[in-house]
Amino acid sequence: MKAIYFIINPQARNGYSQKVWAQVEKELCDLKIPYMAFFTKYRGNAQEIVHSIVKKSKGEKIVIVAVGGDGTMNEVVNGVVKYKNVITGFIPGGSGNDFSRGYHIPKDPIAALKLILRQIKKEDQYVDIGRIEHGSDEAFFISSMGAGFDALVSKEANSSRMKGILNRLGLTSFVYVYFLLKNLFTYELKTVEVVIDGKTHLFESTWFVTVSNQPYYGGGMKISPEASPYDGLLDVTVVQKLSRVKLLFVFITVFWAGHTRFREVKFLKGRSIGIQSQNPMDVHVDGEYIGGTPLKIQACHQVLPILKRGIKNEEEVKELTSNDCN
Ligand SMILES: Nc1ncnc2c1ncn2[C@@H]1O[C@H](COP(=O)(O)OP(=O)(O)OP(=O)(O)O)[C@@H](O)[C@H]1O
Repeated sequence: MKAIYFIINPQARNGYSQKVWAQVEKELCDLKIPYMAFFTKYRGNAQEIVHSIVKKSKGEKIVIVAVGGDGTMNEVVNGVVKYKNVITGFIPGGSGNDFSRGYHIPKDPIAALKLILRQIKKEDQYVDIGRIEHGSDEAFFISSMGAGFDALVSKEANSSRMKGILNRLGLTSFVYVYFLLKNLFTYELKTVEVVIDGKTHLFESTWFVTVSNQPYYGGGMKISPEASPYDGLLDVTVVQKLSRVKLLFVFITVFWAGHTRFREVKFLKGRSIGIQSQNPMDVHVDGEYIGGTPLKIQACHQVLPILKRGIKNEEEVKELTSNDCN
């Protein structure tokens, strides 16, 4: 059996992830499965832990499992992407858990662990990821990235003390609704240039642009219903020219993908995407704020082996060539 390492964010969902880990650890002990566990101490620490684990692995195939939310998974992905000998798993312990929704990971920690233990014995399943170049930095996302109003809301919500309090009360979504309403009437709409595979699209009065690798974001909103992490493509959603009140209405419909019926919501697909506007827009990557536009995004086809349920439709996986981002 490959060595299994767990990286746990004890702060995810305001400490709920510790309860998740306690259940997982008990199951591992009951099943007599050897493992090593590391707890993150601060933002960015999961990525550092990945590097130190891999250094000691001497090139042997290992499994690194993130226990937490989408931010923790994002950090682990950004750590493992440079190494060929790591397979990544996930046990949901966060607030939004869009990764597990999009990649069909069970919500129940024990079921998620059992899935990992079953899949370890099978052939590796590779998924696409997105690579962002902003300035001299690079960042990877596994679920989605967004520029504009949504990134501003997620930046303010994640840094507010209110998130912790509402998390404890099981009312996490309310913090996003609060910051959405707070910014709704003051947000300055932008003219945004989106270049997809060399073709320039100009969008006026734009609220936000998201680039998705799987359908879900923002804690269960089906922003990009057609997005697939197997097709070598990224799905672009642009929301523009909506009145402030209508934006609220459209926002609610995203939970059941009703927004696809509005002409103000545009859907495009591509492999290489550039986003820029005259005034920079805030940017999030898998729900974590990383800075502002301009930026370039590239789809990296089948570069990341992950432990998840089998793909429903194998034909979805198209063989593309020379699209490896490493
Ligand atoms: N020990 C720690 N103390 C404080 N923050 C941490 C710690 N470890 C990790 N973090 C940061 O906590 C943030 C939130 O983590 P994560 O996204 O996993 O949980 P969440 O916000 O509850 O879930 P979700 O993103 O699914 O809504 C991330 O930015 C992560 O880097």
